[in-house]
Formats: sequence, structure tokens, C-alpha cells
Amino acid sequence: MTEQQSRRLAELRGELDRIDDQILDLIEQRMAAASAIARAKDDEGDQRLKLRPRRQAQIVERLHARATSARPELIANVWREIMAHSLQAQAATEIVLAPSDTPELLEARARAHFGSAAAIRFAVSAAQALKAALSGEAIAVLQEPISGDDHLRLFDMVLGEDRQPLGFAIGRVAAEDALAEEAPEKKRRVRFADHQSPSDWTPVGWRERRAEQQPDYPDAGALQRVERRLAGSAPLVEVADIIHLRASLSQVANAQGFILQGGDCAESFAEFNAEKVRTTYKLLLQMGALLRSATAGEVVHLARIAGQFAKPRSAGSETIGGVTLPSYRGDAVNGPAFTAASRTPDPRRLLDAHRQAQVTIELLHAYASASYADLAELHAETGLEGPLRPVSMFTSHEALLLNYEQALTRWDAPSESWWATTGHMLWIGDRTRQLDGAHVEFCRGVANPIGLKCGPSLKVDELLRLVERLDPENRAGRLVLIGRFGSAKVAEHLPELMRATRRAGRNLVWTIDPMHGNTRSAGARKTRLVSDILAEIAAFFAIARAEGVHPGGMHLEMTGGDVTECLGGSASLVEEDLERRYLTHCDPRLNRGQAIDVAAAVAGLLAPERRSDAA
Ligand SMILES: O=C[C@H](O)[C@H](O)COP(=O)(O)O
Ligand SMILES: C=C(OP(=O)(O)O)C(=O)O
Ligand SMILES: [Mn+2]
Repeated sequence: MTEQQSRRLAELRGELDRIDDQILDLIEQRMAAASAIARAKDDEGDQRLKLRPRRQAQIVERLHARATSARPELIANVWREIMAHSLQAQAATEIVLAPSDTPELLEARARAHFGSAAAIRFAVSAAQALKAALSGEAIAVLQEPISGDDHLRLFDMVLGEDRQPLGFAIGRVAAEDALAEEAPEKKRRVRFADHQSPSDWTPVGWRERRAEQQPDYPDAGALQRVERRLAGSAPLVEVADIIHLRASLSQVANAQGFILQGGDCAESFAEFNAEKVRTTYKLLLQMGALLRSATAGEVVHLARIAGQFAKPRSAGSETIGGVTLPSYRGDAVNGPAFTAASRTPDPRRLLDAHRQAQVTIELLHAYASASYADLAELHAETGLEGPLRPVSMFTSHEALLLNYEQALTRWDAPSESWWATTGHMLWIGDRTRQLDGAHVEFCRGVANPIGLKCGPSLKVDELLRLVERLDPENRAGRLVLIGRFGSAKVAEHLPELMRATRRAGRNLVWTIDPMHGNTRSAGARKTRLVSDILAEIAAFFAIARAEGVHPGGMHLEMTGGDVTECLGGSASLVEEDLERRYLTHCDPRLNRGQAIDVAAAVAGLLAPERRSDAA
């Protein structure tokens, strides 16, 4: 380069520096003006977002029109960033993403759409994202264009590469900023058509069928009063979260991911406290982390909790020392103590169960919001890796007490469906799965995901008819079959059942409950061997692979506590240990260490799948 050329270059560089200084000064002036506007907006005195989407669009449009050589993308990108930072200077505003089928993609697109200034995080549920938006300090981004609250409006969309909406932005904006009303309604209908309840169904239809395993209430009037109270109370779970679970389960039905379902055989009133919920939550989180490292896809955390208060029994009565009383049927029905008063079914227990479920769900929400910290700790302790994201914890229980379920079933107009609002997923027990019985009748009409226990007495054509009755539209995410045969019988029964659902082209998930077919007695107590449990799970994986079916999950009775109810595991519990801490109200549960042993073994069984997936 000649001396003259380098002098010229230095001059030009000097000019660029002067222009940059001017741009910076102007940006700072603009930020100061924006802060003054923020104070003026404060004077409006409401809790609205500081964001004014319509005004932002006008600014960019005006600049596009004014530009002579600057390309539209340059203007859009530069002003997106400037305005995003101005917004944060006016008021810290977060972007809160509801759970999504494609979380990484949504996060990346939301970042590109809203600019780099805002903090972005995932909420555990759509309901929690909306709750954040209600404060006026966050924008919720949901998979569905719905809010269900008068203060919140749909005002923007996050689009994918294909220009289809990945997320719908909802917040406290002025009416003039809202997107057209009829568009979201229409969109929501189309999506929700997946879940519609059958038109020939009502929540009371089950009463015309035979209902097995129901309590014998001595006072019908008292039951009706309780049903009225429950019918007047708020839903325990949100429809949006149930839909989220359906979406996650449909991924599993498409061979991506694994369902981890577990918790007490029977929840107890007496032993309920926040710490108990916390240990269950943490145990599921820990097992989920082990499984996730081995699974191609997500782990769906499904707790047996917040409703698992009723037990079907092999015998209706129990005799001790010549005295015969009704069997204990779970705390929602009667008490475990062997006295006539305690064993008499009392419908007011349904109200206590409902209240405990409500508190449990609130605790689960709180723990799930704090799960970033739990996961970080877990990863540090175990050396596991993976992105830290809050873990949604779904609730599930056996839909046994139909008076309770009916009273909390709600119509949701946008989805044109009935929803059981006692839990995200309900299942039908092995003793109550009669094709023409009341339990199948009730469950066929609610739009929740439904589980069906499949034991050794289930015949192939009976299963196919049940599947057709419960899921006539054959929608992935609706039905989860839960095999529970026992390690000695699984190889005899499961292959033909799996083959039948595969040949019938059913979009459902097969999982294994290795508990209920492996119960044995040890003196007066019931127990289970960890080795039987592992053997049934291993057989399940082998059979599923041989039949070309995705091994979609496991269903365990377990507790975060240090109980001695099942035998074996790495702590090698033996029969003499049972008397130390045998605390279950019904069936023997894995203790924390045994549950982790099982999760680690299952992670080993899942790993080949991941390898073949990667190949
Ligand atoms: O949890 C399931 C059942 O309620 C339980 O296995 C029944 O046990 P039982 O045979 O003691 O009645
Ligand atoms: C009653 C239960 O199981 P099953 O219906 O499979 O016996 C249960 O899961 O507690
Ligand atoms: Mn049980």
C-alpha cells in the first residue's frame, strides 16, 4: 500500500469512528427518551406490559419506507435489538416459554424474535407461564393461542422456519395490540379436535353400568352432599397441562421417550407433609435424570400422587381373631385401623382427599419451579450432563371412585370436551376393566390420557375391544397400556397382546408395572423381590424389541423414604428387615435406594435403543 493509500484509509476509518460515536450517542439519547416514556406509561397506572407491539411495528414500517439503501432485514434486526433493550430499560420483562414439543427450537426462535435483551426461561406448565404474564412483567409463549384470563391477550407469534407458528405470545397488552380474536379460536378448535369427547357420552352415564370395587356407603344422603361440594370446587389440574401431557405421550407413542410413573401404592392422610411430597418429587427427578441420559427423547415424569387414595381389594372383608370387618380401601374410603368405626366407608373422606390433592399439586408446582437448582445439584453429584430445564411433574391415579371423578369432571368449551380434573392421567385398574363396566364407560368420555392395566387374565380380543372403546380415533397420546403379569407369566401373555395391538395399527404406548404381578407373602406381610421386578422389566424390553414395539415406560410403587417393604436391591434387604420400617398402607413399595437401583438397571436396558437410534 502506498503512503497516500494508507493516509486515505486512516481518514476513512476516522470517519467511521466519528459515525459510530454519533450512533452510540443517538442510541443513548434514544434510551433516555424511552425511559421518559416509561415514566409516562407508569402514569397510566395499570399493570400492562411496557411493550407496545403495534407501535414497534409502526416504527419499523416507517423506517423501511424512509430507507434508500439500507435493506429491510438490516432495519428489522437493528431496531429489534434497540427496542428490546429500550424495553428492558423501561421495565425488566421476561419471556416465559410454556413446555413445547420442540423446546430447543422454540427457545432459539423466541430469542431471534424478541431480541437478546430479555431473559428467557421455560415454565413447567402453560398455566405457570400465564401466571407470570399476569404480573405484567413477562410475556408468555404458549403452544396454544389461549389465555383463559380477561387481562391477557394474544398479541404476537413466534414462527418456525416454515413460517408456521411455533409459539403464541400472550401478555397484558392493550386491546388495540391484540391479534384478531377469531383467528386463535379457529386454530384452537383445529388442534383440539384431537381430544373431543364422544357425543353419546355424559359424565353420569357410568351410573347405568355395573361398578366393581365401590365402597358400600351407609348414608346415601351424606354421599350426595359431598358430591355437591366437590362439584362446586375448582378443578385440581388445568386442561392446558393435560393437553401438554397428551402431547408428550404422543411422542412416546411415536417411539421417542420414556414414561416414568411412580409413587405410593396408597397415599395416606396421616403421613402427609410437604417433605414427603418433596422426597417423592426428588426421587422422580433423580430417576428421570438417570433414564434421560440413556433415552432417545424425553422422560415423562408421571407421579402416582394427588389422588391415589383408593384401593381395589382381592377380598371385600378381613377377619382377625374371629372378627370380620370391611377391608381397608384407601384413605379416601375408610381408615386402616381394624375397628368397625374406622372401616366403615365415610364419604366425607373424599373432601379430605380432595384437599390433600390440592395442597400436593401446589407443592409440586413450587418444587418444579425450583427444579433448575435441584437438577444442577443432581448433575454435580452424579456427573450426569444435559440441559437444565424445569421438569414438569404430571399427576396420575387409578380412577376407582367414580362419584369423586364425576363430581370433578368439567366441560371445556374451546376443546368441546369433558376433562377429568382430578389428575392429568387416570388409569383403569386390572380389577375394574370390564368392557361394559362403569369404569370403562366413565374413562372413554374424558379427554385425558388414559392408562389401562393389563394382567394375566386379559385375552387378546378383549384387549382389542377395550382399546377400540377407549380410543376409537386411534390418537397417539390417548392410551397407555400398563402390563402387570409377574416375572413368571410375562413371557406367556405379553407377546400376543403386543403383537395384536401392533398388527391392529394402534397408536398407543406399552409400559410395564413390574410390581403387581410379583407380590408374595412373607408371614402376614406382602412383599416383592427386587430381582423379580428387574426380571419382569428385562423381559418386557426383550419382548417389546422382539415384537417391534417401543418399550415406552415403567410404573412403580415406590417412596422417597427409607422403608423396608421390598426385598433385595443393593442394600440386600432380607425378610427379617421387613419389621423395621414396614409403613405402607397397602402394597410394598421400593425404597429410595431400590428405586434408584431399578432406574439404573433400566437406563442400561434403554442404552442399546439410543445407540441404534444414533446409528
Ligand atoms: O394396589 C393394588 C391393589 O389394591 C392391591 O394389590 C390389592 O391387594 P390385596 O390383594 O391385598 O387386596
Ligand atoms: C391396584 C393397582 O394395580 P392393579 O390394578 O394392576 O392391580 C395399583 O396400581 O395400585
Ligand atoms: Mn398397589
